[in-house]
Amino acid sequence: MIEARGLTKRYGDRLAVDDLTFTVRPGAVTGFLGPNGAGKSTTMRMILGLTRPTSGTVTIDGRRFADGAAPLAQAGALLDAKAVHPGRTAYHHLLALAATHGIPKRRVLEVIELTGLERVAAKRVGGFSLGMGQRLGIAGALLGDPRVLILDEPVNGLDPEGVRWVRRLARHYAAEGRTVFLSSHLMSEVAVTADQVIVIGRGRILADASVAEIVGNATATVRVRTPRAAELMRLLTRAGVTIASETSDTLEVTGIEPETIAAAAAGAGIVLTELTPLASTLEDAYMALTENAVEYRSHVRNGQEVPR
Ligand SMILES: Nc1ncnc2c1ncn2[C@@H]1O[C@H](COP(=O)(O)OP(=O)(O)OP(=O)(O)O)[C@@H](O)[C@H]1O
Repeated sequence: MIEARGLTKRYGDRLAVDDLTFTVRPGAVTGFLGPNGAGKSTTMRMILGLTRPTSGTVTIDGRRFADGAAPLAQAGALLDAKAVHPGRTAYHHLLALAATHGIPKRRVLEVIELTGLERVAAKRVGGFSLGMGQRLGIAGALLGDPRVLILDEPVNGLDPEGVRWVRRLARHYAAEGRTVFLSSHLMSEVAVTADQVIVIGRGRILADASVAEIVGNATATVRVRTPRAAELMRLLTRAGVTIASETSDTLEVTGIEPETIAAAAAGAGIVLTELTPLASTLEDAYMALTENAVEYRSHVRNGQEVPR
């Protein structure tokens, strides 16, 4: 479990991370989303004790990461896949990492196999493709068989097979009851990999909820077709409701449930020829949430709207 309380990082006059309070629970994959510069990497670095918070605290399984006796068993992390000595082979890189943590050589061979690096383990890391570098970074994260896995953009540079592999790995570790926290720019990927999602924008939490809740909160658009569209539009117009009209007989209504639209139409004797809730994707929800990361209007936290 990762617990951040009032976590804040200021660089000069720039507030990179602004009073984040969240919990990443074990037994689930939690996606960490946000536009470029939102503060994801800074947050992950603070979780791992690599960046000192200006204020606030963050713990992994109840302890600050730096205080742990066996850090690689407490948490494994992929932060910057390129932070590896280019002249070393993958095997020697992992062996050196293992040696500094009292991890046996047998485990190095295990993670090489787990991450599909057998063929390139004896090659120098400097010649690695981005994807191979990512696999090596993940191998390093897995070395201590950690309870908590923190992966910053793990699918970056991976081919479709690699993307699927990361997804299976994340799901597998969560199913074992471990905590998996991964950041991504790929909403579609997070939608199929994560159970929970934390969205940040300009250092602040915009949403902290399950994937279903986040998507559900954005699925308020319903397509309505009726020969009396203008009349229905007048009936439905009220505060909090947005109605767009593409053609003279079609409305796209946001902010009212389909049942309410049907009841209003029936009450006025208006025949509907179509009433379709439009499926929303996490991508839509994310775009809506981050549209204005500064003057966002509401947060979603565990399905509830909460004030700023
Ligand atoms: N060492 C630093 N010194 C000064 N500013 C920094 C430093 N590290 C990060 N920042 C700034 O803090 C903000 C958050 O950056 P961060 O890298 O955490 O965002 P991110 O969400 O990970 O972005 P990306 O998706 O682009 O990697 C940015 O404005 C960035 O320029």
